[in-house]
Amino acid sequence: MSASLTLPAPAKLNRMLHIVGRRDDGYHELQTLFQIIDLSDSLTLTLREDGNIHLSTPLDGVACEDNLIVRAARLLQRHANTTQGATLAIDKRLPMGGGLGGGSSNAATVLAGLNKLWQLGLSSEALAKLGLELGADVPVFIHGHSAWAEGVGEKLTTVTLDTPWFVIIHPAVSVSTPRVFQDPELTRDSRPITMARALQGGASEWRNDCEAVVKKRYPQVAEALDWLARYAPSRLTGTGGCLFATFESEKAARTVAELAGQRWPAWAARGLNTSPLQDALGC
Ligand SMILES: C[C@@](CO)(OP(=O)(O)O)[C@H](O)COP(=O)(O)OP(=O)(O)OC[C@H]1O[C@@H](n2ccc(N)nc2=O)[C@H](O)[C@@H]1O
Ligand SMILES: Nc1ncnc2c1ncn2[C@@H]1O[C@H](COP(=O)(O)OP(=O)(O)O)[C@@H](O)[C@H]1O
Repeated sequence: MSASLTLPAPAKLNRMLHIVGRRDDGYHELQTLFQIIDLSDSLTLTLREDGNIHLSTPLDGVACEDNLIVRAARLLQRHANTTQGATLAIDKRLPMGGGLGGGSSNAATVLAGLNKLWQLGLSSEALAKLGLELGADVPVFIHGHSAWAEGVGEKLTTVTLDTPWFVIIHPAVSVSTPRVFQDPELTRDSRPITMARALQGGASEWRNDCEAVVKKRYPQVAEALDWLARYAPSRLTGTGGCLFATFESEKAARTVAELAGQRWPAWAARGLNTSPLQDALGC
């Protein structure tokens, strides 16, 4: 076993997202199609014998103790009751708080990577359950495949989706997930549909129930969405503020990403059905 692992932490898109209810604890019940894309942070995990968890690359604006990378490592260390430690380093490329799930993906990569480095032998199910304590999106990154998700996003069924090219824009605004979920005008009563129905309908029928309130409260998101929709069908991912448009060809996606890049941070990325994390771990 090598004493160091370098692993990807990919982003996700919510190809559609319906809010079908609210639980007693205030969390919202969702129906969503998650797709992982080939845009990733990169994490290097190095074994330490002294038991410390050390983050060698702090992120601007996130205290080390709050960083999901550190929290995931400490949670696993406690759960497995191990005295092993790790130095954690991240090459951060994904925008933070944009609905691409970067923080949750970082946490999932740390859980899966340290499970291997520390030779703990925990199952994916155990890691996903642990990860849910850190964020609603962690389980899908452990699962590592396109998925239909229900509950708060933790009840996952593997699906195979089309794998188009996407243009992703991050409007220059930070959208607060709690604020979106607290909004009195948020649609919370979409009629539940079956997974088969969601897949049959296809992209032309997909929508995101958060989009209307996010557009209303954050005019910068509305402006970027109107701009992007001139080129291809476009939608909000998660609670935003990132937006994505769907293209059949890489060339068209790269052309529009370059144009968008003159105004906002923007990327061209391909939709995947299996996560590069699973490929890297050899699962
Ligand atoms: C709705 C999604 C869809 O992917 O949005 P994005 O975060 O990706 O934009 C996610 O499930 C979000 O997951 P995550 O960002 O990890 O949310 P958490 O930290 O667990 O929750 C932040 C806050 O949002 C609210 N929240 C979150 C998820 C949910 N299903 N219902 C909620 O009401 C709660 O108030 C919670 O305190
Ligand atoms: N390693 C991390 N990467 C990104 N964000 C992190 C991390 N650790 C903590 N956070 C916090 O979590 C918030 C949500 O991050 P992220 O998962 O990237 O966005 P979203 O949930 O909108 O997809 C950030 O705004 C940041 O304050």
